[in-house]
Amino acid sequence: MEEKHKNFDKFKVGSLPTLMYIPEFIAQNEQTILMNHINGAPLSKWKSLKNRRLQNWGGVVHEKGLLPQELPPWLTKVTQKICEESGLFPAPINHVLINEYLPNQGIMPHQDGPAYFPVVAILSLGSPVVMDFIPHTRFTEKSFEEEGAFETGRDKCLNDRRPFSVLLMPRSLLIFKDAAYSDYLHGIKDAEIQCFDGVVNEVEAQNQLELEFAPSQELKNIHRTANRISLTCRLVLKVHKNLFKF
Ligand SMILES: O=C(O)CCC(=O)C(=O)O
Ligand SMILES: [Fe+2]
Repeated sequence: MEEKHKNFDKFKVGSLPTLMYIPEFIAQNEQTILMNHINGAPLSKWKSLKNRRLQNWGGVVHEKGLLPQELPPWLTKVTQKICEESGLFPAPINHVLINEYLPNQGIMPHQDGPAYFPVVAILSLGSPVVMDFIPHTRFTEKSFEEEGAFETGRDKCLNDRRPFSVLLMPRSLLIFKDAAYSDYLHGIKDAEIQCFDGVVNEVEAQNQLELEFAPSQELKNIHRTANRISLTCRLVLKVHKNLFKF
């Protein structure tokens, strides 16, 4: 476990110690297989929201825990790889949310629910996008001034919380945990053209970007010409074996 964890240390990006970006985590053919399974699911498996649609795998997440449903083998193949290679999950991943976004769709800044173990692994397929991390208002200077909470030490630590963005290329894995999970909201803009200038993983994403997407170099923009599909893989520690325990 210890050694595996160290393997992912080299993928840390940005100034937070708890954000990792792994380029090309899966191969092209694995992406195709996953896409085929996702697109081959019955229409009733999709839940349509105003700005995206999603498939829920692994069961229903309640405030008090998970009412589990076994993950299909095509998903455990990837969740097991994430668990093994990251060494960051204390038990097998048991919940996967699949989001599909059209080129002009995104997701509002939000924090993931309290039922999950605070490590998120997001596998991206299809079109690249930029994900923004925005510090919680309790970490912005304004709210501190209002609260009169400027103290040395504590103040310094909390003011390190600055907004940042990550470019999520297809087949990449993003992992965030601890402070990146609890002190920030994450979201994706509803825009077909997104600027990746200054993203924390510009270097790590560059190779693939140039090879596959030839972005406009001066503006550092990506054009989302295809849909994006993401697999948000998480662990709910509290699992209800029995429906009647609720
Ligand atoms: O699509 C993504 O990359 C993010 C999804 C997300 O944040 C979520 O499902 O909670
Ligand atoms: Fe989320």
